Amino acid sequence: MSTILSITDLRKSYAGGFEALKGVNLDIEEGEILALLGPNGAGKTTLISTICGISTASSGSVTVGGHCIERAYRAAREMIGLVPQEINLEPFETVMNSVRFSRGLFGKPKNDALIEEILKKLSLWDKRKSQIKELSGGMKRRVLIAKALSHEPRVLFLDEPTAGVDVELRKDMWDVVRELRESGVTIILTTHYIEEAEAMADRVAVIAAGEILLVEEKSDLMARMGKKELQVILTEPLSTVPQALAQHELRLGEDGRSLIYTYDVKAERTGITSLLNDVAAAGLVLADVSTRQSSLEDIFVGLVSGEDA
Ligand SMILES: Nc1ncnc2c1ncn2[C@@H]1O[C@H](COP(=O)(O)OP(=O)(O)OP(=O)(O)O)[C@@H](O)[C@H]1O
Repeated sequence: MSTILSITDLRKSYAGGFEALKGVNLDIEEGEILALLGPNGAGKTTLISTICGISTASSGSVTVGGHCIERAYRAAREMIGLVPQEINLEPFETVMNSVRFSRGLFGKPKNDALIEEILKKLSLWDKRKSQIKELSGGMKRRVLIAKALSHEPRVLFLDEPTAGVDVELRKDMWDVVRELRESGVTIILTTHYIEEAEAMADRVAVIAAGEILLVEEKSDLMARMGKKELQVILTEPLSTVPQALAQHELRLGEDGRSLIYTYDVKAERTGITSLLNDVAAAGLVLADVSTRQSSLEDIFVGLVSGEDA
């Protein structure tokens, strides 16, 4: 794979001196889906706006397809499609005309065959003559994507593509995004929904307080940091973990009614059998047991708060 977008030591301070980006380095590979995760105010929108040239960097550089966003703005910007968070469509315009208009803004020649292809891909072809105000929220979001694709960008930014969208529509949107990637578009999406990153991303980048904390293949991240927890629920509460179980490194649940054992699923011996034997030998009576896989969300919360998942 080759790098399509390269961000080097990017810094952005707003008027008043607030440093929203503190030296971001990130390379995006052609054809990947990268999810940019971060808490509110982490700098996600600032990063996207700076990459797209909407906001000017204080220092550092961004190149798209080898074009520098400052020195070769037009060439770099032409390679980018941006789907904003806010729905900013002209209510009385038709779907077809909205998308045609976006293409025109980039000075590209009229190409209705291409627009037809885009609208069909986004299941909007039947609605091409409808006015925007007649569309549902989910359709409007797809129109935003169609507009962003109209000038044939190689990289598509989706800023919170499914914010406020119901579960079913969110899943439709995930399918749309995956299909776009299949057609060769590189995708960078920001999201608050961890399951969205889990469902779609090839790589995950975590940003907090203007710094990238980690960029990693999603599967490696889950394998490296994902753990499993066994919860042993007791009939009687305990005030401390009994000495007889000290070797198992257990935590006591909040109400004292459960013992929590964390283990590596991939380990040859998980230690579960000997733990359960020792629990019985210690005279504790089990009410129930359950297991839980740590998710990308646990990993994310752990990273952002500076703890292990
Ligand atoms: N125009 C501005 N002037 C001053 N500070 C700003 C401006 N825009 C953003 N900020 C600050 O920069 C920081 C990063 O904001 P940004 O909008 O990039 O975060 P975000 O990760 O996109 O957050 P959210 O998830 O809430 O959309 C925040 O502390 C914000 O208050």
